[in-house]
Amino acid sequence: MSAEVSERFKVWTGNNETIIYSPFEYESTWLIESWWDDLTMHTFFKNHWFKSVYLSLAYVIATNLLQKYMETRKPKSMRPLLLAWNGFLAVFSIMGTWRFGIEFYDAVFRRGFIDSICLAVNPKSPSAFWACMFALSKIAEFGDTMFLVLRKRPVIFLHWYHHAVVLILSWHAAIELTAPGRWFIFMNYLVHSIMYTYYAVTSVGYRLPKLVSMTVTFLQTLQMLIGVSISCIVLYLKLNGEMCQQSYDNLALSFGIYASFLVLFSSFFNNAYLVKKDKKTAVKQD
Ligand SMILES: CC(C)(COP(=O)(O)OP(=O)(O)OC[C@H]1O[C@@H](n2cnc3c(N)ncnc32)[C@H](O)[C@@H]1OP(=O)(O)O)[C@@H](O)C(=O)NCCC(=O)NCCSC(=O)CC(=O)O
Repeated sequence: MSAEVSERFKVWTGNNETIIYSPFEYESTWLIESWWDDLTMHTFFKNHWFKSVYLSLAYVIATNLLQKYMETRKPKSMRPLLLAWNGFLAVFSIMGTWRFGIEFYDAVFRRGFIDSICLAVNPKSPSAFWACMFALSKIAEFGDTMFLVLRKRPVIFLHWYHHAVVLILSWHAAIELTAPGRWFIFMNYLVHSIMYTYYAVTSVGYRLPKLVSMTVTFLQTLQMLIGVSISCIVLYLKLNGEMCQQSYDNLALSFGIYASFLVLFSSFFNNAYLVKKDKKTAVKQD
Protein backbone atom coordinates (compact mmCIF):
# COMPACT_ATOMS: atom_id res chain seq x y z
CA MET A 1 0.00 0.00 0.00
CA SER A 2 1.53 3.36 -0.99
CA ALA A 3 1.82 6.24 1.49
CA GLU A 4 -0.63 8.24 -0.61
CA VAL A 5 -3.24 5.49 -0.44
CA SER A 6 -2.82 4.86 3.28
CA GLU A 7 -3.27 8.59 3.91
CA ARG A 8 -6.48 8.49 1.91
CA PHE A 9 -8.14 5.74 3.92
CA LYS A 10 -7.83 3.47 6.95
CA VAL A 11 -9.15 -0.01 7.60
CA TRP A 12 -11.24 -0.90 10.65
CA THR A 13 -11.46 -4.55 11.61
CA GLY A 14 -13.72 -6.22 14.12
CA ASN A 15 -16.18 -9.13 14.27
CA ASN A 16 -14.30 -10.68 11.30
CA GLU A 17 -15.28 -7.76 9.07
CA THR A 18 -13.48 -4.78 7.59
CA ILE A 19 -14.67 -1.23 7.01
CA ILE A 20 -12.69 1.11 4.75
CA TYR A 21 -13.04 4.65 6.07
CA SER A 22 -11.79 8.23 5.78
CA PRO A 23 -9.62 9.14 8.77
CA PHE A 24 -11.49 12.34 9.73
CA GLU A 25 -11.17 13.54 13.34
CA TYR A 26 -13.63 15.92 15.05
CA GLU A 27 -12.16 18.85 17.00
CA SER A 28 -14.30 17.97 20.01
CA THR A 29 -16.55 15.11 21.02
CA TRP A 30 -19.76 15.51 23.01
CA LEU A 31 -20.15 13.31 26.08
CA ILE A 32 -23.22 11.63 24.60
CA GLU A 33 -21.26 10.81 21.43
CA SER A 34 -19.04 8.46 23.44
CA TRP A 35 -22.09 6.54 24.61
CA TRP A 36 -21.39 3.59 22.29
CA ASP A 37 -18.01 2.43 21.11
CA ASP A 38 -17.33 1.20 17.59
CA LEU A 39 -17.23 -2.51 18.44
CA THR A 40 -20.45 -2.48 20.54
CA MET A 41 -22.15 -0.58 17.74
CA HIS A 42 -21.00 -3.01 15.09
CA THR A 43 -21.85 -6.07 17.19
CA PHE A 44 -25.34 -4.73 17.88
CA PHE A 45 -26.27 -4.20 14.23
CA LYS A 46 -24.51 -7.34 13.04
CA ASN A 47 -26.39 -9.52 15.56
CA HIS A 48 -29.73 -7.75 15.49
CA TRP A 49 -30.22 -6.14 12.06
CA PHE A 50 -32.74 -8.80 10.99
CA LYS A 51 -34.97 -7.87 13.93
CA SER A 52 -35.72 -4.69 11.94
CA VAL A 53 -37.78 -6.92 9.59
CA TYR A 54 -39.84 -8.23 12.54
CA LEU A 55 -40.18 -4.72 13.97
CA SER A 56 -41.45 -3.42 10.63
CA LEU A 57 -43.95 -6.27 10.32
CA ALA A 58 -45.13 -5.66 13.90
CA TYR A 59 -45.51 -1.95 13.03
CA VAL A 60 -47.73 -2.68 10.01
CA ILE A 61 -49.88 -5.15 12.00
CA ALA A 62 -50.16 -2.77 15.00
CA THR A 63 -51.18 0.09 12.68
CA ASN A 64 -53.97 -2.05 11.19
CA LEU A 65 -55.18 -3.27 14.58
CA LEU A 66 -55.19 0.25 16.02
CA GLN A 67 -57.12 1.51 13.01
CA LYS A 68 -59.75 -1.21 13.61
CA TYR A 69 -59.88 -0.29 17.31
CA MET A 70 -60.40 3.39 16.47
CA GLU A 71 -63.22 2.66 13.99
CA THR A 72 -65.86 2.85 16.72
CA ARG A 73 -64.15 5.57 18.73
CA LYS A 74 -63.89 9.34 18.45
CA PRO A 75 -60.62 10.88 17.19
CA LYS A 76 -58.28 12.09 19.92
CA SER A 77 -57.09 15.70 19.76
CA MET A 78 -53.58 15.29 21.26
CA ARG A 79 -52.37 18.69 20.03
CA PRO A 80 -49.88 19.44 22.89
CA LEU A 81 -48.44 15.91 22.69
CA LEU A 82 -48.17 16.10 18.90
CA LEU A 83 -46.38 19.44 19.16
CA ALA A 84 -43.93 17.99 21.71
CA TRP A 85 -43.40 14.90 19.52
CA ASN A 86 -42.70 16.82 16.32
CA GLY A 87 -40.67 19.43 18.22
CA PHE A 88 -38.50 16.69 19.73
CA LEU A 89 -37.89 15.05 16.33
CA ALA A 90 -37.16 18.45 14.76
CA VAL A 91 -34.51 19.25 17.43
CA PHE A 92 -33.02 15.75 17.12
CA SER A 93 -32.81 16.11 13.32
CA ILE A 94 -31.24 19.57 13.57
CA MET A 95 -28.58 18.22 15.96
CA GLY A 96 -27.93 15.31 13.59
CA THR A 97 -27.63 17.66 10.61
CA TRP A 98 -25.14 19.81 12.49
CA ARG A 99 -22.91 17.10 13.99
CA PHE A 100 -23.05 14.66 11.05
CA GLY A 101 -22.79 17.62 8.65
CA ILE A 102 -19.32 18.57 9.95
CA GLU A 103 -17.85 15.34 8.55
CA PHE A 104 -20.13 15.38 5.49
CA TYR A 105 -18.92 18.86 4.54
CA ASP A 106 -15.28 17.86 4.91
CA ALA A 107 -15.82 14.68 2.88
CA VAL A 108 -17.63 16.33 -0.01
CA PHE A 109 -15.77 19.65 -0.24
CA ARG A 110 -12.24 18.71 0.89
CA ARG A 111 -11.81 15.01 0.09
CA GLY A 112 -14.08 14.96 -2.96
CA PHE A 113 -17.24 13.31 -4.24
CA ILE A 114 -15.72 9.87 -4.96
CA ASP A 115 -14.30 9.55 -1.44
CA SER A 116 -17.63 10.72 -0.02
CA ILE A 117 -19.47 7.80 -1.66
CA CYS A 118 -16.70 5.19 -1.40
CA LEU A 119 -15.09 5.64 2.02
CA ALA A 120 -17.12 5.22 5.20
CA VAL A 121 -17.18 7.67 8.10
CA ASN A 122 -14.66 7.01 10.87
CA PRO A 123 -16.23 4.20 12.99
CA LYS A 124 -14.67 5.71 16.12
CA SER A 125 -15.98 9.24 15.56
CA PRO A 126 -19.14 11.22 16.42
CA SER A 127 -20.30 10.58 12.82
CA ALA A 128 -20.65 6.88 13.57
CA PHE A 129 -22.66 7.74 16.72
CA TRP A 130 -25.06 9.90 14.68
CA ALA A 131 -25.28 7.21 11.99
CA CYS A 132 -26.25 4.77 14.72
CA MET A 133 -28.78 7.20 16.26
CA PHE A 134 -30.20 7.68 12.78
CA ALA A 135 -30.82 3.94 12.42
CA LEU A 136 -32.38 3.70 15.89
CA SER A 137 -34.54 6.79 15.34
CA LYS A 138 -36.34 4.95 12.56
CA ILE A 139 -38.11 2.92 15.28
CA ALA A 140 -39.13 6.10 17.10
CA GLU A 141 -40.61 7.47 13.86
CA PHE A 142 -43.27 4.74 14.02
CA GLY A 143 -44.81 7.10 16.59
CA ASP A 144 -45.84 9.41 13.68
CA THR A 145 -48.26 6.73 12.49
CA MET A 146 -49.70 6.11 15.94
CA PHE A 147 -50.59 9.81 16.14
CA LEU A 148 -52.23 9.70 12.70
CA VAL A 149 -54.31 6.65 13.68
CA LEU A 150 -55.34 7.97 17.11
CA ARG A 151 -56.36 11.27 15.49
CA LYS A 152 -58.22 9.26 12.80
CA ARG A 153 -56.28 10.85 9.96
CA PRO A 154 -55.63 8.81 6.78
CA VAL A 155 -52.47 6.67 6.75
CA ILE A 156 -51.49 6.67 3.08
CA PHE A 157 -49.45 3.86 1.51
CA LEU A 158 -46.43 6.14 1.01
CA HIS A 159 -46.38 6.88 4.75
CA TRP A 160 -46.49 3.36 6.20
CA TYR A 161 -44.41 1.79 3.41
CA HIS A 162 -41.74 4.46 3.89
CA HIS A 163 -41.63 4.02 7.67
CA ALA A 164 -41.49 0.20 7.42
CA VAL A 165 -38.77 -0.20 4.80
CA VAL A 166 -36.51 2.68 5.82
CA LEU A 167 -35.90 0.92 9.14
CA ILE A 168 -34.76 -2.26 7.38
CA LEU A 169 -32.51 -0.35 4.97
CA SER A 170 -30.83 1.73 7.67
CA TRP A 171 -30.19 -1.25 9.98
CA HIS A 172 -28.78 -3.29 7.10
CA ALA A 173 -26.51 -0.37 6.09
CA ALA A 174 -25.37 0.16 9.70
CA ILE A 175 -23.64 -3.25 9.82
CA GLU A 176 -21.17 -2.22 7.13
CA LEU A 177 -21.34 1.54 7.81
CA THR A 178 -21.84 2.03 4.07
CA ALA A 179 -20.05 5.00 2.53
CA PRO A 180 -23.06 6.25 0.49
CA GLY A 181 -24.90 6.19 3.84
CA ARG A 182 -22.99 9.43 4.53
CA TRP A 183 -25.15 11.09 1.84
CA PHE A 184 -28.37 9.28 2.75
CA ILE A 185 -28.06 10.11 6.44
CA PHE A 186 -27.08 13.74 5.96
CA MET A 187 -29.84 14.39 3.42
CA ASN A 188 -32.46 12.75 5.61
CA TYR A 189 -31.39 14.60 8.79
CA LEU A 190 -31.57 17.86 6.81
CA VAL A 191 -34.95 17.15 5.21
CA HIS A 192 -36.37 15.92 8.53
CA SER A 193 -35.18 19.10 10.28
CA ILE A 194 -37.48 21.02 7.95
CA MET A 195 -40.26 18.40 7.78
CA TYR A 196 -40.68 17.97 11.56
CA THR A 197 -40.55 21.74 12.07
CA TYR A 198 -43.32 21.97 9.46
CA TYR A 199 -45.33 19.25 11.27
CA ALA A 200 -44.71 20.93 14.65
CA VAL A 201 -46.19 24.16 13.29
CA THR A 202 -49.18 22.42 11.64
CA SER A 203 -49.87 20.30 14.73
CA VAL A 204 -51.04 23.39 16.65
CA GLY A 205 -53.53 24.08 13.88
CA TYR A 206 -51.47 26.72 12.09
CA ARG A 207 -51.67 26.49 8.26
CA LEU A 208 -48.55 27.35 6.31
CA PRO A 209 -48.66 28.58 2.68
CA LYS A 210 -48.76 25.78 0.12
CA LEU A 211 -45.36 26.86 -1.13
CA VAL A 212 -43.85 25.58 2.16
CA SER A 213 -45.30 22.06 1.96
CA MET A 214 -44.47 22.01 -1.74
CA THR A 215 -40.84 22.86 -0.94
CA VAL A 216 -40.70 20.06 1.66
CA THR A 217 -42.09 17.51 -0.81
CA PHE A 218 -39.72 18.78 -3.48
CA LEU A 219 -36.73 18.31 -1.15
CA GLN A 220 -37.94 14.82 -0.22
CA THR A 221 -38.25 13.89 -3.90
CA LEU A 222 -34.84 15.38 -4.70
CA GLN A 223 -33.38 13.32 -1.85
CA MET A 224 -34.77 10.14 -3.45
CA LEU A 225 -33.43 11.15 -6.87
CA ILE A 226 -29.96 11.72 -5.40
CA GLY A 227 -30.24 8.36 -3.58
CA VAL A 228 -30.97 6.50 -6.84
CA SER A 229 -28.23 8.40 -8.71
CA ILE A 230 -25.60 7.66 -6.05
CA SER A 231 -26.51 3.95 -6.10
CA CYS A 232 -26.00 3.92 -9.90
CA ILE A 233 -22.65 5.73 -9.60
CA VAL A 234 -21.44 3.33 -6.88
CA LEU A 235 -22.41 0.36 -9.07
CA TYR A 236 -20.47 1.85 -11.98
CA LEU A 237 -17.42 2.50 -9.79
CA LYS A 238 -17.48 -0.98 -8.26
CA LEU A 239 -17.78 -2.62 -11.67
CA ASN A 240 -14.74 -0.59 -12.74
CA GLY A 241 -12.63 -1.80 -9.83
CA GLU A 242 -13.00 1.17 -7.45
CA MET A 243 -12.93 0.13 -3.81
CA CYS A 244 -16.29 1.24 -2.38
CA GLN A 245 -17.51 0.58 1.16
CA GLN A 246 -20.90 -0.90 0.19
CA SER A 247 -21.72 -4.55 -0.45
CA TYR A 248 -23.67 -5.54 -3.57
CA ASP A 249 -26.48 -6.74 -1.25
CA ASN A 250 -26.84 -3.35 0.38
CA LEU A 251 -26.42 -1.59 -2.96
CA ALA A 252 -29.33 -3.57 -4.44
CA LEU A 253 -31.48 -2.88 -1.36
CA SER A 254 -30.66 0.86 -1.46
CA PHE A 255 -31.34 1.14 -5.16
CA GLY A 256 -34.67 -0.73 -4.95
CA ILE A 257 -35.92 1.23 -1.95
CA TYR A 258 -34.80 4.64 -3.19
CA ALA A 259 -36.29 3.95 -6.63
CA SER A 260 -39.63 3.00 -5.08
CA PHE A 261 -39.54 6.16 -2.89
CA LEU A 262 -38.75 8.25 -5.96
CA VAL A 263 -41.83 6.92 -7.76
CA LEU A 264 -44.06 7.39 -4.70
CA PHE A 265 -42.87 10.91 -3.85
CA SER A 266 -43.03 12.09 -7.47
CA SER A 267 -46.56 10.79 -7.66
CA PHE A 268 -47.42 12.43 -4.29
CA PHE A 269 -46.02 15.74 -5.55
CA ASN A 270 -48.05 15.44 -8.72
CA ASN A 271 -51.31 14.60 -6.93
CA ALA A 272 -50.91 17.09 -4.09
CA TYR A 273 -49.78 20.16 -6.02
CA LEU A 274 -50.40 19.69 -9.72
CA VAL A 275 -53.39 17.40 -10.37
CA LYS A 276 -55.50 18.09 -7.25
CA LYS A 277 -56.31 21.67 -8.29
CA ASP A 278 -57.53 20.54 -11.70
CA LYS A 279 -59.76 17.89 -10.10
CA LYS A 280 -61.35 20.44 -7.74
CA THR A 281 -61.98 22.75 -10.66
CA ALA A 282 -63.44 19.83 -12.60
CA VAL A 283 -65.79 18.92 -9.72
CA LYS A 284 -66.89 22.54 -9.39
CA GLN A 285 -67.57 22.70 -13.08
CA ASP A 286 -69.78 19.54 -12.92
C1 LIG B 1 -45.36 18.23 3.09
C2 LIG B 1 -45.33 16.82 3.63
C3 LIG B 1 -44.15 16.66 4.59
C4 LIG B 1 -46.59 16.52 4.45
O1 LIG B 1 -47.65 16.29 3.65
P1 LIG B 1 -49.07 15.98 4.34
O2 LIG B 1 -50.09 15.74 3.28
O3 LIG B 1 -48.88 14.94 5.40
O4 LIG B 1 -49.30 17.42 5.01
P2 LIG B 1 -50.48 18.04 5.79
O5 LIG B 1 -50.07 19.41 6.13
O6 LIG B 1 -51.74 17.87 5.02
O7 LIG B 1 -50.56 17.20 7.15
C5 LIG B 1 -51.40 16.11 7.30
C6 LIG B 1 -51.76 15.91 8.75
O8 LIG B 1 -50.75 15.15 9.45
C7 LIG B 1 -50.44 15.79 10.67
N1 LIG B 1 -49.16 15.40 11.27
C8 LIG B 1 -48.62 15.99 12.33
N2 LIG B 1 -47.46 15.43 12.65
C9 LIG B 1 -47.25 14.44 11.77
C10 LIG B 1 -46.18 13.52 11.57
N3 LIG B 1 -45.12 13.54 12.35
N4 LIG B 1 -46.26 12.64 10.58
C11 LIG B 1 -47.32 12.64 9.75
N5 LIG B 1 -48.36 13.49 9.89
C12 LIG B 1 -48.33 14.40 10.88
C13 LIG B 1 -50.55 17.21 10.23
O9 LIG B 1 -50.58 18.05 11.32
C14 LIG B 1 -51.88 17.18 9.50
O10 LIG B 1 -52.93 17.05 10.42
P3 LIG B 1 -54.33 17.82 10.32
O11 LIG B 1 -55.16 16.96 9.43
O12 LIG B 1 -54.80 17.90 11.72
O13 LIG B 1 -54.03 19.15 9.72
C15 LIG B 1 -45.23 15.86 2.43
O14 LIG B 1 -44.15 16.17 1.62
C16 LIG B 1 -45.16 14.41 2.81
O15 LIG B 1 -44.16 13.83 3.20
N6 LIG B 1 -46.29 13.73 2.66
C17 LIG B 1 -46.37 12.27 2.81
C18 LIG B 1 -47.05 11.92 4.06
C19 LIG B 1 -46.13 11.62 5.25
O16 LIG B 1 -46.54 10.99 6.18
N7 LIG B 1 -44.85 12.09 5.22
C20 LIG B 1 -43.89 11.90 6.31
C21 LIG B 1 -43.08 10.62 6.21
S1 LIG B 1 -42.16 10.47 4.74
C22 LIG B 1 -40.54 10.94 5.11
O17 LIG B 1 -40.21 11.10 6.22
C23 LIG B 1 -39.65 11.07 3.91
C24 LIG B 1 -38.26 11.31 4.25
O18 LIG B 1 -37.61 10.42 4.81
O19 LIG B 1 -37.74 12.38 3.93
